[in-house]
Amino acid sequence: MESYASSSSSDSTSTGEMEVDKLACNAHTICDSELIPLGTGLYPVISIINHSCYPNSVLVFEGRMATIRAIQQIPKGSEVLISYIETAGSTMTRQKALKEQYFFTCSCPRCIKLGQDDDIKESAVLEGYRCKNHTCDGFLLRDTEIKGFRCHQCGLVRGMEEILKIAGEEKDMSEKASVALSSGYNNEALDMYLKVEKLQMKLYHSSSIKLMRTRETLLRMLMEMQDWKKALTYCRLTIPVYESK
Ligand SMILES: C[S@@+](CC[C@H](N)C(=O)[O-])C[C@H]1O[C@@H](n2cnc3c(N)ncnc32)[C@H](O)[C@@H]1O
Repeated sequence: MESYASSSSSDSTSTGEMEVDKLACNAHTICDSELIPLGTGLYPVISIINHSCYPNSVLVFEGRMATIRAIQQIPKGSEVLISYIETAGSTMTRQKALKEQYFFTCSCPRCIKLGQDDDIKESAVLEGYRCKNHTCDGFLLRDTEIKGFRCHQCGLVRGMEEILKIAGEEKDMSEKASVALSSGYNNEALDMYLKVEKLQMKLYHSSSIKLMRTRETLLRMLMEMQDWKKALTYCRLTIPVYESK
């Protein structure tokens, strides 16, 4: 907590706000085995572990019991590091989340690549648009001269108007699907999420986070409906996105 106190306290911050902030930056989200958040917990031993966007360990929960598991060989004397946030995000998104909740600027090996070619590619794939040519796996980069986007791979231009039209349809359908799901209209929600997936496949790269989230929702719904065959298809579609991180 030393690091928190020196990096975020200011004269204008009230004691109450500081206590809430201290709690937020030392607390961890408790998730179930499907990574659904259940609540927030404060674990004094786990609170001493620092963050990296390239973690060598993960925090897992069995009920309320928190365990740290190594995900690679950790050489003797090396620091155990976990990720405080969702690692499937662009460097800008991760840094924003860390700044807002944990009050620091991450300088892990992944974050120091900000603005480099690899990082631009990763961000464009995770959060950007796909090439209009469906046989091309390229990602789009903003081209201010043409007021649109250009594929880094084949050079094909994709206009802003077309992107905004599909993005609007996708937003509307996502909202309706979410309402249907939370109201218990599971069959209607499934149809709507399948439409969301179709729109997202037109809009985003195959490894995009939004598409992956939709597929995770579809996977959960299909498992609940015990449609194991289709669930397996979605399982196979989401795993490669995690493997590429
Ligand atoms: C849960 S505490 C971790 C332990 C803390 N370093 C300590 O000494 O008590 C979270 C706080 O540690 C600091 N921290 C964690 N990981 C960091 C990192 N990679 N770079 C800079 N500060 C970090 C931040 O101030 C963050 O709010």
